[in-house]
Amino acid sequence: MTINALREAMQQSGVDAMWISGPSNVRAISGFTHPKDGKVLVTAQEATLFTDARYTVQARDESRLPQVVARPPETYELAAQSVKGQRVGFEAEHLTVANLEDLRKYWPDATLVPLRGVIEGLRAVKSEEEIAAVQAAQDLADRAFAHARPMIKAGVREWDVALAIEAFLRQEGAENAFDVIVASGPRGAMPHGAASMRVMQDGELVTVDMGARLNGYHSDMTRTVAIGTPSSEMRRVYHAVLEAEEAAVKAVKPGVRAADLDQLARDILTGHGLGEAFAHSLGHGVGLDVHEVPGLRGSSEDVLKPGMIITIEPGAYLPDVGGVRIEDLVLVTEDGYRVMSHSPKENV
Ligand SMILES: CSCC[C@H](N)C(=O)N1CCC[C@H]1C(=O)O
Repeated sequence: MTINALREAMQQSGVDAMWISGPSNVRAISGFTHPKDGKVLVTAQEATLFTDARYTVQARDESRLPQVVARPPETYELAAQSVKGQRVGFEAEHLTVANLEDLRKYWPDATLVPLRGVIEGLRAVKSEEEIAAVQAAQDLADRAFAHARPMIKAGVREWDVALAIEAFLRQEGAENAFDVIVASGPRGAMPHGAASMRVMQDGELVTVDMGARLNGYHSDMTRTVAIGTPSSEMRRVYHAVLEAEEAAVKAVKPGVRAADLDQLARDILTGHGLGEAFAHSLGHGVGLDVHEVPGLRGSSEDVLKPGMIITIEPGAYLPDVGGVRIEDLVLVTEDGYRVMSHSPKENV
């Protein structure tokens, strides 16, 4: 994302300047890798990173923007001159009420305008470098999954599988993109069933949803695997989810509406009597955050564009019985798609 693209978006949003406080947005625009302690002010003439003295060297070494080193309220006082008489957009989703009160107090001559999703929209299409960064995170996640897969057997705790994945990622200089989900047997009915101390049993399906965070970029992938032979009902559910997943992946191309892709997968599951069991959206963008634009859900207005990285992750959840989710990470290309996740899908 370039500053020029942001200035164009600012113009379209009717502001002269923008105060950026969302950590991933600060990182995207500045390159600074401790963005929780950074803010960026972009005006028509300047773009400046504000951080404090703990990061003087780090900001100098990492940021492509000029820096001002200060702590609030001095930060606001130093920026006040640049925003005088300006319409200044702020990120409504990322600014606390207390911070907004501070801006009002220290920038009495600015008009503050709440904005939503301006930078997130620009971040949805990734550069070649960003695509390579997400691919590196996914390649590492594939290796971590292969390392942990043999541990998924009767008598082992979900927790130990998650631990093996996390240790593998950390050995390689990465970390979990989110708490590893290992949901076995009836816990499979919980889409966000983070690993528990439950001991996995023969005949169960186990859903593992995991990602790596490497150099700030995330990956996201889910596999559901079997221990022994699951019930014929759960195998039926598995193959229905697999059918929906593969069909949705094949339909990925520029110009497709995210909502239509969600509907396509939902229709297939509904045909198998599992429409109600698909309790979440089909997927989401992935990059500096695990969940980004575009949103692949019924209410989404997003349209797929080349350079977007999305997940396709239909699932079916049967309370007290179990669940299945299968997820691939997919790049939207000029003429279709490229699957970025390569862990095998098992024939349960
Ligand atoms: C806590 S991050 C979860 C990552 C996962 N792959 C994911 O995005 N989802 C699992 C259930 C649906 C979807 C979600 O919307 O959270």
